[in-house]
Amino acid sequence: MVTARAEHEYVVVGAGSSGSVIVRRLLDHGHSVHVIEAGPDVQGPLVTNPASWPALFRSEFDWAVMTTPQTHTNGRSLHFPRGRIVGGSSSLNGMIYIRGVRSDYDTWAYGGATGWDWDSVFPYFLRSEDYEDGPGPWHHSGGPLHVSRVTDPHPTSAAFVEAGTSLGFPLTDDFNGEQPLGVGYHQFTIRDGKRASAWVSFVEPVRANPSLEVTANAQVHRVLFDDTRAVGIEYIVDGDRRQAYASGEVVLSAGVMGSPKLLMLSGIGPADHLREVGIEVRHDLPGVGENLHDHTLASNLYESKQPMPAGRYSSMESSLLWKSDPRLVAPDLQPLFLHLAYPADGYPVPEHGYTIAPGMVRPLSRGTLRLASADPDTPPLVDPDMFGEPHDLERMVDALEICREIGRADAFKDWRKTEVAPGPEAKTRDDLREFLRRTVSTYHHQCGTCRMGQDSLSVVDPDLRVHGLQNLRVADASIMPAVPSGNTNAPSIMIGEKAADLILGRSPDQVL
Ligand SMILES: Cc1cc2nc3c(=O)[nH]c(=O)nc-3n(C[C@H](O)[C@H](O)[C@H](O)COP(=O)(O)OP(=O)(O)OC[C@H]3O[C@@H](n4cnc5c(N)ncnc54)[C@H](O)[C@@H]3O)c2cc1C
Repeated sequence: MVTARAEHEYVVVGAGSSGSVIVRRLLDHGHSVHVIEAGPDVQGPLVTNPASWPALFRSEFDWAVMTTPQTHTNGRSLHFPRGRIVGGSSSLNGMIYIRGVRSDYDTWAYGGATGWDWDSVFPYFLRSEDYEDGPGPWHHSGGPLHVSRVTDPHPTSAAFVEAGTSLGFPLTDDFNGEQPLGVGYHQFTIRDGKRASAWVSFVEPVRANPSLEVTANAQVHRVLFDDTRAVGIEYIVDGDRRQAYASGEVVLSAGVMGSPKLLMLSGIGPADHLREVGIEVRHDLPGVGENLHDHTLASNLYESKQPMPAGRYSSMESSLLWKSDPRLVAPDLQPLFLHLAYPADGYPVPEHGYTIAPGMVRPLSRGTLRLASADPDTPPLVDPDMFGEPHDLERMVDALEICREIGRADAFKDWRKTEVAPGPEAKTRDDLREFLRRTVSTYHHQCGTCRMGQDSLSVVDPDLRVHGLQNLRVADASIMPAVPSGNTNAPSIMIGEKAADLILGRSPDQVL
């Protein structure tokens, strides 16, 4: 039994996309919050400049997770960047703002996540938003999160859009609007030319609130319990072991890797696995660490005839959201254009280059996250089982074929010198399969390791409470039952918004 003075009503672990929103909303409603973040409380040009995101990979702000060797990608271990800084992965990401489509969320609800259907979550997306063109049926203004549009595209991003339409793909003027399918320009979480991370957008403006305590550079090691009731957490800062207690609740927003790891370090997870690594079982919850999945990305890389001018945004201004089969209810492909050379393993990187990156957004493969040891400093064993389902490789081949078709279009004639990867010698679907196994990487949208639902393999209920325990919720990308059809920052922010209302006991008609 743990007894101690609670210094705050809420303890939030992780100041990332979801955690930052929860902190802000709890403060807005007059509560006291202690947020504890493993990374530093800094900004600086590398983080704030939208164009410098590639330089953040493997930097001090990246957990630089490496997967286990992947059976279906030629035994390669893949680098999964994850933010280790206030703002979490929203301080490292490509800043694309896209919510996904109605059926993504209706499917969550259909599978047991009651209250997370599109009509229920859409108001939470809106509540966050400060759209630069003002409110409309699909957008909102006045929220903390600035959402901007591409008004001055890079010439090669424009070539991508022109190439797509010349091939018959429809033009969409808003991936978050009525008709999201087709080729078009993204919206960005960028304000006044600077990255608008969740931390900068939601927490910085209320930093002076005396009810807020921020502890950075502090790694949480476990949740503390009084029987089955969470009462606080234990963390390490400057080499010191400390505790933070909550009179209300403990909220884990440590992300798709951090939250399941923390649950398991606290004795909550698959009992056999916990015993295997020498952790005393507090609560047998077999779904913790299951259901790890991700979007996949590769690089159809071109050398440019001419130097690439600098761009104004994050170098990923346009994409194509598409279905590999018109009978699908939602898009499964998202080829992405980058006006930079995105490396493909084993291929040269041209000095002047651009990339049409095949992206696949409806994976069937599912993997796991497990502990390598009971030591909190040991990285977890992350196995997404990429291409474990052959369907995913086939859809990536479909996406790559589309990318190459776009790359050959006349719209690129002033830019295209040579196709570097996979290169002209790759002709058949077999050649493309082989290329993808050798080079595929992550689209950075891992999720699902603390899946929300009501079945015995789910980890949290639709109110985000960990099954079988009290005063403990998980709120971040780990609770997604299935990854949405687009990038995952806006959905993670939406999860933060809805989590806050669930904690506050606010009814759905009070959202906006
Ligand atoms: C390189 C990259 C590019 C991306 N590009 C885009 C994009 O353009 N658009 C988009 O929509 N999405 C993008 N994403 C995905 C998106 O950013 C993430 O899905 C989203 O940020 C996840 O939010 P989260 O709250 O679940 O976790 P995070 O934002 O990762 O937050 C988790 C936080 O918890 C902290 N933490 C973890 N463990 C502990 C611990 N033990 N103690 C204390 N703190 C801990 C971490 O340091 C981190 O700050 C990208 C992601 C990456 C990595």
